[in-house]
Amino acid sequence: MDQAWWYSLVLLFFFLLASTKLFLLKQTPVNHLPPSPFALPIIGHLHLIKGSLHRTLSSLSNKYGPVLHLQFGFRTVFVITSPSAVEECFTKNDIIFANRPRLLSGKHLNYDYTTIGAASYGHHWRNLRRFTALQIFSMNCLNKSSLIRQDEIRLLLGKLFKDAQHGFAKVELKSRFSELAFNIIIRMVAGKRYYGDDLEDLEEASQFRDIISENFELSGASNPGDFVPFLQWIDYYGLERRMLTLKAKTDTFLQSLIDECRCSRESNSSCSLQSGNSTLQEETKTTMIDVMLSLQETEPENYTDTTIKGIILILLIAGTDTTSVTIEWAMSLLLNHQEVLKKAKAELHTNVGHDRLMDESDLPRLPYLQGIINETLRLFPAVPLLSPHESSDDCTIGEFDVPKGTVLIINAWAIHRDPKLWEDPNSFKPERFGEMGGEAKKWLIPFGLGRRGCPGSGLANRVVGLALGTLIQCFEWERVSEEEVDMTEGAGLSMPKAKPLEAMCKAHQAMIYTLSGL
Ligand code: HEM
Repeated sequence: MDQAWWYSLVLLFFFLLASTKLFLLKQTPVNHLPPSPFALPIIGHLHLIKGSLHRTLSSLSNKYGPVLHLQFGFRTVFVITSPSAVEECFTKNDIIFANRPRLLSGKHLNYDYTTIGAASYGHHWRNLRRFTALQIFSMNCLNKSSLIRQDEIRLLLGKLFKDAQHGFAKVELKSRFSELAFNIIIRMVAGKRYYGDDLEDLEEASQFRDIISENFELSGASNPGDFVPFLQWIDYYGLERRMLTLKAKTDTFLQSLIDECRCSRESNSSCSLQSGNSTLQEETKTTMIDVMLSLQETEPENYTDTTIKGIILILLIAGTDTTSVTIEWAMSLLLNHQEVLKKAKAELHTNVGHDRLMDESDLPRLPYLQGIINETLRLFPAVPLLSPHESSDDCTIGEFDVPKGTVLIINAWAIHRDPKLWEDPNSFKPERFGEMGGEAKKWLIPFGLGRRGCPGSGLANRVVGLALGTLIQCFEWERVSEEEVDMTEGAGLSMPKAKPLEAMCKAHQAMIYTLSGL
């Protein structure tokens, strides 16, 4: 029998299986499932997904209801756009929904589901969260690592100043923000810089950049085998083969970072730090790998090399593009709203002045700037559907039954633009956060909710705040033409702009003295 026959037979088998499952679901009275569009055998509703997922799901929710049931192949999916349902998911059902669905990328690109982002709720995940809360994201640790961020910002400002010291110059911003975000994380983790013109030819840096960009590509690729298992068995798109190759390359590279640090520790000094600024304080020289290797000495079972590699990887994947696209969206919004840019400049002028660069400790005195960040995250959340959760048991949401193993998708993008929650929801109005006080932020959920919410939100706020604040303080900004900046969303793991941002930039007269000293 030739191959085509085999495929037809397997297809027929699954067709019968899926039809029986759908038939039985309809017959079982205990299942009171949310409304659902007509489903096709085997693929369920996958054929409805065209173009942007958050927009498609938002249209389906508008048609069928704020708690929507979809079938993505064999996976039962609930899509939530109702605030009361979201509240229920992350209060009474928070532990039940604290698992992640097991996708192929979690197996091959997340150390067999053991990274903090892919692990199921349980002892190992709690331990990782405890470690990151205490050793990376605590106020004390963030204050210590602030010098790294300040140094990277100075490098960015210095480069822009070179182009724009004598008058308006056209600058491409996407790649600069991306370099900033990656260098910050990899310096905090390993004390290295891998991005920037000066590092283009460095073999180690270019190897790292290739590995990371492929990790982004494959983690974001939709894999039909995650929903229709027999496609996984035949690896129809060759995705699994690529993941396995990448897994080996990534592991070798991350292991070399650990070994290098271990070697330096053994020769009694901490891991070397490449710095753009030689005056960087001694205290920032302890990298996260250093900290994890010390913990390995006392708790070897909790801090194996694999665990350490998983932490490095997830920080790089979860904490870089999310931050840089947010800065890019915010700058795009400011270029289209010069009146907001003017107000932000005035706030910086009053609270920081022109004699020094703004730093992270100024952020609490800049509420309007915070309003701009909040409003950017509301309109363009970098992770519009949060990360999918999965139920570990049967439960209910409102009147609906949720079977164990249901994938939960929260459409934060739709909630952020719901006219019942936000006045004039599609407009960019940073002042709404001042006027509405704390109440305004209740349904601002770009970092997710509950125990699986983003642990890096504090760090992200600092990086975005520092970058935006200093860019506004130091430069005049204009669009490259009369036309508004194109705000179309592109495709990617974190919601990017379809067109990379370019702008006209000129050093602010009052900041020239400070900028020339960078
Ligand atoms: C603007 C920037 C960022 C946004 C919008 C963002 C958003 C999110 C969202 C929506 C989730 C999933 C929450 C859920 O499942 O309900 C998440 C998880 C996560 N984020 Fe962020 N994030 C940002 C920056 C960062 C940074 C800077 C780091 C660290 C360096 C980070 C580390 C993580 C990790 C480790 C997780 C997985 C948590 C878990 O599964 O337990 N994120 N983030």
